[in-house]
Amino acid sequence: MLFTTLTLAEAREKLRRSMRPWPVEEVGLGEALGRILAQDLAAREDVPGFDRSTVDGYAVRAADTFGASEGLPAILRLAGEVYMGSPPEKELLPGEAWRISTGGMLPEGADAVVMVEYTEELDEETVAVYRPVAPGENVVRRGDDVQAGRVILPAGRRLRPADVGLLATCGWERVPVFRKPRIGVIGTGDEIVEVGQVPGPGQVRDVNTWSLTAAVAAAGGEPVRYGVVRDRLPEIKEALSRALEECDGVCLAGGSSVGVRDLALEAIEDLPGAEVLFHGLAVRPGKPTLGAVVDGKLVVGLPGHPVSALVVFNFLFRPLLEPEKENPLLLRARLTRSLSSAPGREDFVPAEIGVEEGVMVARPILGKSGLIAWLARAQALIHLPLDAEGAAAGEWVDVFLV
Ligand SMILES: Nc1nc2c(c(=O)[nH]1)N[C@H]1C(S)=C(S)[C@@H](COP(=O)(O)OP(=O)(O)OC[C@H]3O[C@@H](n4cnc5c(N)ncnc54)[C@H](O)[C@@H]3O)O[C@H]1N2
Ligand code: MOO
Repeated sequence: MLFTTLTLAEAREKLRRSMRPWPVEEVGLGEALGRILAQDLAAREDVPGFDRSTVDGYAVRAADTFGASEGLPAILRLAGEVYMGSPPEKELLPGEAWRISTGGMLPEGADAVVMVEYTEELDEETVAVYRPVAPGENVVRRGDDVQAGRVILPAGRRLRPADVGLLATCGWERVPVFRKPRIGVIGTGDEIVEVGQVPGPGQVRDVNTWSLTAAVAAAGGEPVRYGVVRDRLPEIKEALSRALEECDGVCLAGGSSVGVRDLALEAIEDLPGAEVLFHGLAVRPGKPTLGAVVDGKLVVGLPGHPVSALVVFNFLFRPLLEPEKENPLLLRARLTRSLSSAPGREDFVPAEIGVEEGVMVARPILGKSGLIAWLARAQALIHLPLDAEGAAAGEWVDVFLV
């Protein structure tokens, strides 16, 4: 019998607490894109390290330009020039204007920059300013971008191009990231044949080891496909032992339920150092899922039905590979038809997403969890939470893009 029924969140938490952390490595900035940060990174200095102009023009004291207009310009003394990459030689005094370029360092005493378009050099020593500027106008202050000591990127962040730029500006040439976890994928089933074969009566082609290795890769892991083993305890155990030796974690698909051929639980329990954490989730699809650790390595027994296997992978395993994905981008959409669900269980229902009368809608697609084309048609999964007793047509529901 299924002996523990946990919610998805409880199961994920249990796995997270029992697993050994993924190995960490340092990579150069050029290899950081798409990798997952292994620790919080705090800025070591202010960026920019000085007040900078955001325009080409003249550094001034804002107060000297108050009331300036086309008809009555402020007349300032052209007293200096800021050279890019160097600090100004001296302080800007009242009544002075200094030439400055975009990105140049403001001289001490200046608090704003007038755009060159609103000025005129009347002679070599005099500038007319035709518009006033407010203090701080056209300036970024020291520390406006990044403040020393602040966490600029949190552990678990999958690094995006802007993050790489942020790391660069803060001087992180090398960053600590999780090594891409190697995840072994094993299928089980006497009825399963290789993709290249023509299935005979009673046989089907292997879906799960392909869809799951793809899912591991999409989550930033390094999948290792072990193919499909027969429903024999020694074979399943041998495949598991080998995968555990060679990988950081394992997904076994099939045999997780309670039939005579469902040997996943027994095979996992028999491994030395194994601790089964749960068998049975309050989720549909995915009820028979099994979770264990073997010497701190994750072993998840996913249901054999291809839709169930992928859905559970997505919400149970993937967030452990990609912590950010624990809170994936959620959309709200209106249901186009009512859905039923049992309270005490979470449901994920494949859906197409569309727009009707300017409103985002989710059109549930009905099917069975053995039918992979069902999931392939969907753009999203509607989430019906634990306490919901279904949802009525027209109701707003949470959807996850897939
Ligand atoms: N009496 C009960 N029967 C079932 C229950 C239950 O609670 N009581 N739960 C059902 C649910 S829900 C699911 S999900 C499945 C889970 O089954 P298993 O994890 O034990 O997986 P199998 O029995 O090995 O396979 C199920 C199904 O999926 C096909 N399959 C398996 N592997 C592959 C693969 N690599 N590629 C393509 N298709 C695969 C397999 O042929 C079966 O059709 O149990 C229900 N039964
Ligand atoms: O709940 Mo099972 O995982 O649908 O088919």
